[in-house]
Amino acid sequence: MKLINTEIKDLFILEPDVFGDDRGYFFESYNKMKLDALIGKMYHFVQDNESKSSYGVIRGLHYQLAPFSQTKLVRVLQGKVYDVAVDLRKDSPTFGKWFGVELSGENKRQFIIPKGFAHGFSVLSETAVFVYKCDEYYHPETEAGIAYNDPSLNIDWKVRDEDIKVSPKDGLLPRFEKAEINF
Ligand SMILES: Cc1cn([C@H]2C[C@H](O)[C@@H](COP(=O)(O)OP(=O)(O)O[C@H]3O[C@H](C)C(=O)[C@H](O)[C@H]3O)O2)c(=O)[nH]c1=O
Repeated sequence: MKLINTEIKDLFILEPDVFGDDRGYFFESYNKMKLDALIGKMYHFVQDNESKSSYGVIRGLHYQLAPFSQTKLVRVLQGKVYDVAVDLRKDSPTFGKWFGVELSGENKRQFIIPKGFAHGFSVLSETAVFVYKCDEYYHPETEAGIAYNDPSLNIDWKVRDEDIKVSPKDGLLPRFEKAEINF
């Protein structure tokens, strides 16, 4: 597995070793020992999630507040998404900066998003099945978020505006300047 640094400290892309043959392919989608050694941290993932969305859907920008903030290890089983993390760490030199990466069933790339980031993705294919590990359980009482279209973030979701679909809940998320930030 290869670790790819991004322009934001502690935000990494992972490229697994894929073994292809005339039957198809095999790869280790998660190996605790290898991941912990590669990043130099001990992760304790406790919950796996899966969602399926159609083209133009944006889920996010979401995060859980302390004491249940989550690290997420995300990937796409089928289809293609543009996955975005926003740095909400108040002491970070990249506070308020976002980074996006294309994740797909084809590239099999994974994205590890530490606590202190808001997370979301847009669907670029007809449908996309998105799966991810979290190192804290779901605690809806600590759920928080930021409007996907906040002009101060100016995120390019790679989807035509007229095609964007969000949940009613996400349509009501606050702007970045009003977001509750406590990790
Ligand atoms: C997140 C979550 C949700 N739910 C229930 C609550 C709702 O009844 C239903 C759909 O939840 P929601 O609309 O919040 O799902 P997403 O919009 O995909 O939320 C996720 O979207 C972005 C991409 C994230 O990074 C977060 O992991 C998460 O917030 O699943 C659960 O039962 N457990 C959970 O862990």
